[in-house]
Amino acid sequence: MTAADPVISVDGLTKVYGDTVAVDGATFDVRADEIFALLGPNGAGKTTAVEILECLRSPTSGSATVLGHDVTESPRAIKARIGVVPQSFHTFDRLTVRENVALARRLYDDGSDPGAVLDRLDLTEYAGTRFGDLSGGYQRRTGIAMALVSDPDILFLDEPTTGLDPAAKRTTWAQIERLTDLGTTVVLTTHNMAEVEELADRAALLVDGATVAVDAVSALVDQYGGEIKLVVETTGDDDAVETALREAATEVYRDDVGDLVGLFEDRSRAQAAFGRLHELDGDRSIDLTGAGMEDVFLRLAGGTVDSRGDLR
Ligand SMILES: Nc1ncnc2c1ncn2[C@@H]1O[C@H](COP(=O)(O)OP(=O)(O)OP(=O)(O)O)[C@@H](O)[C@H]1O
Repeated sequence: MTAADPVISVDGLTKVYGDTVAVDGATFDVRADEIFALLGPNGAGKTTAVEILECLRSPTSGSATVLGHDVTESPRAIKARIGVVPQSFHTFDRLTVRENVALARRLYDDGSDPGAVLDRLDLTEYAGTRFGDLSGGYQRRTGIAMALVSDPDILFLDEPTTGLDPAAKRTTWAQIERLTDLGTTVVLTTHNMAEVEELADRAALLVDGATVAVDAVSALVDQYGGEIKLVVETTGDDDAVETALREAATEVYRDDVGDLVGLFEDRSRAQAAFGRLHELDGDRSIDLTGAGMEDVFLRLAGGTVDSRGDLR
């Protein structure tokens, strides 16, 4: 393996359970040190695909390599170098955070000092607290600490912030982001499109077991997100603004409060128009509302997902 090789390579991966094709020819690569999101509505095959990469299930056909090792041929080599935090993570309630992390450390020949890992995740203050007495956010963080103490090259996180309050979500995102700076590749499964936009470098969208799109998040939004809107506050003297907007936008209209709205097919044209309008009249409020991953999901999966991952 060279540094440029993907750390995970999935090609035509298929998993069949009886009559159910859970994964159907999924194909994607994960690059070193990136945050990669595996997306899809409930039942799309995310968990099955990830469990194959974690060597917990065997594929029916196709191939998957992790850190250069084939999942069916070298599961032990793979398991020694990955960390896994399941969504339903739980550990010993009556042991403290430090004791749980130390216990995880003893399962591996190599790894980090548990105290250093607690420090890295801002858990030192809670080192002496029993796991069962922690909030959901700190329990999840303990799970990440237990997975990191073996110094994995790849960390798999299954819905890392589901059920957390907004503040705990933000803290968890910041900590996940820091992991890649220290050379850990992160693979996360999530239903939360804000999480993907905030965290992920690239993403694959699975629908009915197949990958319908794999790319950088910004590229997915540009390609499938649809139109970008510029909303310009009405001040009564709007002629010059309207003319400038009409020159650049594909469509211009007034919304229900009378503000001028320009629709753009691509971000760079919208940004250029945004700059011109500001020069024209610096006092108006001008909002650029971009398309997002919700729009990508809507376009490619045929609906949006609710917080539980059901397609609506
Ligand atoms: N052990 C199993 N036996 C039979 N069918 C299974 C098994 N595990 C998963 N499936 C089926 O395979 C399909 C894909 O399931 P999977 O859990 O991988 O999807 P998912 O995208 O992770 O969904 P979720 O977001 O709900 O976790 C579903 O139809 C599911 O019912």
